[in-house]
Amino acid sequence: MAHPALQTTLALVYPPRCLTCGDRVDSDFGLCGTCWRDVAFIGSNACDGCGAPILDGEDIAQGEALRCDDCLTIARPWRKGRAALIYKETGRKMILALKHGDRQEVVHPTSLWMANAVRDILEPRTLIAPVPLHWTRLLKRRFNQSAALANAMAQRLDVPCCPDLLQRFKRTRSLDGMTRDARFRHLQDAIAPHPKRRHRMAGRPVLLVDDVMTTGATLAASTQACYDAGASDVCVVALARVVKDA
Ligand SMILES: O=C(O)c1cc(=O)[nH]c(=O)n1[C@@H]1O[C@H](COP(=O)(O)O)[C@@H](O)[C@H]1O
Repeated sequence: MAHPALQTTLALVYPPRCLTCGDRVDSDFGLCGTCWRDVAFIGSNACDGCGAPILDGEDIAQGEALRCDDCLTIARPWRKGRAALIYKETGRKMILALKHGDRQEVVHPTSLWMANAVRDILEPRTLIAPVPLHWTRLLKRRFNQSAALANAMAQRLDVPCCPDLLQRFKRTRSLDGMTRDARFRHLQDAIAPHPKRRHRMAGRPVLLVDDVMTTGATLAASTQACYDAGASDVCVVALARVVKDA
């Protein structure tokens, strides 16, 4: 850690700034009051399958667990899913800054929010892994944002992480603007276990990490790859869940 005098000088020259709007804040990796108020955290009244908040009139219970309309319509291959935020306002800006602006400091607070979201579904011996990017996308972006989130979350939870557990070997174009069916078609056979890593998940629970969940097609293809390699159980977490009319 830097000497206190050096820290003070650095803070004077480079005062901490809000991660989203750049206003002055009290400490590093923080948000200003206005941006903080606009973070759409998901509370406990959430779907057990994808983490979406349960809206009024939608709370259809299946046994003990709540499932949103989407999860009642689309069969989810994973056991449980969580999301920390709704994909809007400050959360959306943070994800776009991380993904397209190389603002890796966003990982610091968001990995804590994700770690808190999954504490109730973590099984003993869980291995954390990100959804993979195709190598061409990785070259262009220089890092996998979901791997950065997975690594930081794993550290916070003191759980092992395998950043290259899965491979995306089909070059898929951006999912932006695609319909639900097109996304599922597009992701079919696109993701597989890394041949040198599949032993790590045999007989073991896996927690898959993505930055955003829209339809769940990417997480479903990744889940299937884990089961193909013998994972005993798969749960998923996204930093943000896209919610209709949010
Ligand atoms: O990388 C993408 O394809 C992508 C583009 C985009 O504009 N928005 C977006 O969410 N994605 C990715 O699409 C995935 C979520 O979409 P679904 O598979 O439909 O849930 C995540 O892996 C996102 O990183």
